[in-house]
Amino acid sequence: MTVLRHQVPIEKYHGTGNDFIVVDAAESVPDRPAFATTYCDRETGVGHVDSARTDVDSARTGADGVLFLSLEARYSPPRVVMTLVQPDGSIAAMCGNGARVAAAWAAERTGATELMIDTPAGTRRAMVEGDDVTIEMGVPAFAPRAVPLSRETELVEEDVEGLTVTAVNTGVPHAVALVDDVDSVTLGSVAPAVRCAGVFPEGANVTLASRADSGPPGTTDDEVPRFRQRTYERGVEGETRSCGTGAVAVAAVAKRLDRLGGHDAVTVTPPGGDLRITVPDGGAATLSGPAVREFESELETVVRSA
Ligand SMILES: N[C@H](CCC[C@H](N)C(=O)O)C(=O)O
Repeated sequence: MTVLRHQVPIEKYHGTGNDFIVVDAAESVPDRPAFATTYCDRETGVGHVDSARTDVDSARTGADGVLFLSLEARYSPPRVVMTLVQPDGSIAAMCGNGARVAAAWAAERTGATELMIDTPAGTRRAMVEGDDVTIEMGVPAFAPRAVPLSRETELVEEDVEGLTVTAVNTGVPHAVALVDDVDSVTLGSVAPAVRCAGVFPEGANVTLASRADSGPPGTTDDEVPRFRQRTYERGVEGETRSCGTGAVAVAAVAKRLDRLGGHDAVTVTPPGGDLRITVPDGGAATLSGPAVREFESELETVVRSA
């Protein structure tokens, strides 16, 4: 058995605190799950190398996942094939913040401001304006087969393991609970049972939301409804500072439950910062927010040959 060790160039990005190790898919990483589990670890994973950056989201060890990206610049607009490997080694069908990071990564390499992101959940158009990236997120789906659910009826405002949730797929499954105050819930305690509940055969991310503005929105544009968000993520098996598909899920469920006062635009604020969502009637949702490149580095990977 020959063991070859080699260094893999990586970049670290985050989207409102949802942080990712980015690897060009052309690099040889034979064991992607092991690579993700090793370097996403919050205690012993990839360290921050840019001590000059002191904002909380650029100085964190580890990551919420590894984005393996393949740029296909010959197309117009350029395309990026995105694969998210999460800290538990699972591959996620979609990642809203990850797709925004993928678009920023490709824009950096091509100068393009419009990109197509190919994900297992489908192709998503992205528009890049400086640090701000908007991604189309498809039409939120409540149908049992789409979430998916292990039953034939939709799950709307029902108790699941002690939490009243609504189930929606925004690229990945989310169980959304509208609560009075997201900080009043001990998410780490209540979420695991919901995440693994039998009604979710593929599991679910668990997202809390509470109104952040005073009372019902007014009729003027400057009173876009605002919600605070917290998400316990499947595949991370813990709370992240931001979740893009979760923010879209909050907007979709709030609209379904008629909590938007007729608005189609919503500001959703996870701990990592503001995300801007639109949920037009019957149309594709959009997710907008910053995508920040933190640093570049190299990480060792091991290639074993017989
Ligand atoms: N943990 C999610 C995938 C990542 C979603 C999140 N990071 C986002 O920005 O959408 C899942 O396994 O369904």
